[in-house]
Amino acid sequence: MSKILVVDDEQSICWGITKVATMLGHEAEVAASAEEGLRLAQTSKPDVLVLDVRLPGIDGITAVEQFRQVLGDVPIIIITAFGDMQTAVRAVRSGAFEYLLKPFDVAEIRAAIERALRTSPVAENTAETAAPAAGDEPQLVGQTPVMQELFKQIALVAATDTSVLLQGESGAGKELVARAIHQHSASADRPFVAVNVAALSPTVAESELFGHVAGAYTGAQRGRDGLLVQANGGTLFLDEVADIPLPIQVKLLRAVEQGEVLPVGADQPVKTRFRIIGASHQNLKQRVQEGEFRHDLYFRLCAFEIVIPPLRQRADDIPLLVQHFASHLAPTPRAFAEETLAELARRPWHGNVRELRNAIEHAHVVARSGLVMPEHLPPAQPSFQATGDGNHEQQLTEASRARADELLSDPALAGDVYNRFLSEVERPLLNRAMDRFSGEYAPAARALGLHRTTLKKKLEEYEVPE
Ligand SMILES: Nc1ncnc2c1ncn2[C@@H]1O[C@H](COP(=O)(O)OP(=O)(O)OP(=O)(O)O)[C@@H](O)[C@H]1O
Repeated sequence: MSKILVVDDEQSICWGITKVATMLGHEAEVAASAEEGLRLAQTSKPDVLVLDVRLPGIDGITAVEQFRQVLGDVPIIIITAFGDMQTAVRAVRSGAFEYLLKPFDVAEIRAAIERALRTSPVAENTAETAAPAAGDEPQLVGQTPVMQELFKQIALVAATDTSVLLQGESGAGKELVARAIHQHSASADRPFVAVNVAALSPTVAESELFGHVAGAYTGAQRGRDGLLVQANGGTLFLDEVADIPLPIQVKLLRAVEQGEVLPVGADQPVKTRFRIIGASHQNLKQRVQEGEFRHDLYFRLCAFEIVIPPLRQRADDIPLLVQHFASHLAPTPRAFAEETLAELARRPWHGNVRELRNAIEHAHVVARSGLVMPEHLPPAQPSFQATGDGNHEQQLTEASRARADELLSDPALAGDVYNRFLSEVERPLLNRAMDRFSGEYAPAARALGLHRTTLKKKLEEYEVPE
């Protein structure tokens, strides 16, 4: 029988974990604060400590070190309902054995306790390194469970030098995640070199990445370090990694595996070591199957894969993101009306967080002063991922189908879907026409093929400012 000490001010959590411990044949003690837990730990010497982060006195993570002094290497399971980036990083750096996000189910805490009791604690990785100041961090905003899980994965991988593959739709935050991994890693003070592979012209890609010596080609009067050498000791972020031409993939793999590159025209390799983070909105595994991406480079990259969820899967974060982006729009951030927030929550956000940020900036400009209303928002971005062939009509059909599905599956809109759908399409059309004709009804109505008074009436219905 082992002893488990649970430190949490939430009685229901203490009760639940005590139940699990008893079920496993162990004994549990509970404390409602770190101070009380430390007193208990002195006498009862538990085999596992389950520690909440937000506690009335000293917070859980700060208390880890004091618990270590009393309990040595006893496994510590940190639990929290507030899994922001800082907390996840501090938890991993504190050397906690496990980091669980509330709400967790019985099976999760049970598995964590069983693992903790089986494992002899490791002393490595427990050194607390100063976390970078909050102001230096990339601002990855989010509170939804999927974002908390993302913070946890960032914190875990940041503590290692493993290669990372970031998969996610365009604008979902892949580069921001890559920066967060770098900033929370041991090489935070070393370079972070970001390369958008798709933007590199194939003719210069090789010399950009690997460098060249003087005289390597016409016009190369001086030698130049490539991006891989510039990233030495730090992180190389390869955005749109799926677009790397096959011959360059071979050279890249060799560079990563051997820690050296051969600049164009050189006969001596140059040493360079860095963590590589690749990102793609395409399914890289599929590209491997299609023979467009080397499987050996893929396996090297996907040592740790993080999938960044699209914004529509974390719509509850939208108000927080709105506040975040609006607060950066000096000098006076404007308030968003309830109906604007409701409209933002409804949109599909095919362009993800980038589209949301742009929409907030646009609305700020258009609203000029006072509350930001729905009509100040730009039209929602259609899904370009459905066809990707530049055929606007087909894209619009796809986007309309997707939106129709969303509206039809919302029980709150039953009986109003037809009007709602048409108004969503009509409003941007009328707005656009008014914009094009500098707010003049007559030419806008002529172009639309509507009577002037009909246009005016419809605009009034939509409350489009004149
Ligand atoms: N969780 C977030 N909190 C705050 N800002 C975010 C978040 N996610 C993304 N952003 C912002 O959204 C914009 C797009 O993010 P980012 O460039 O990281 O996306 P991406 O997935 O790399 O896009 P692409 O695939 O098109 O390169 C940036 O301005 C970024 O700062």
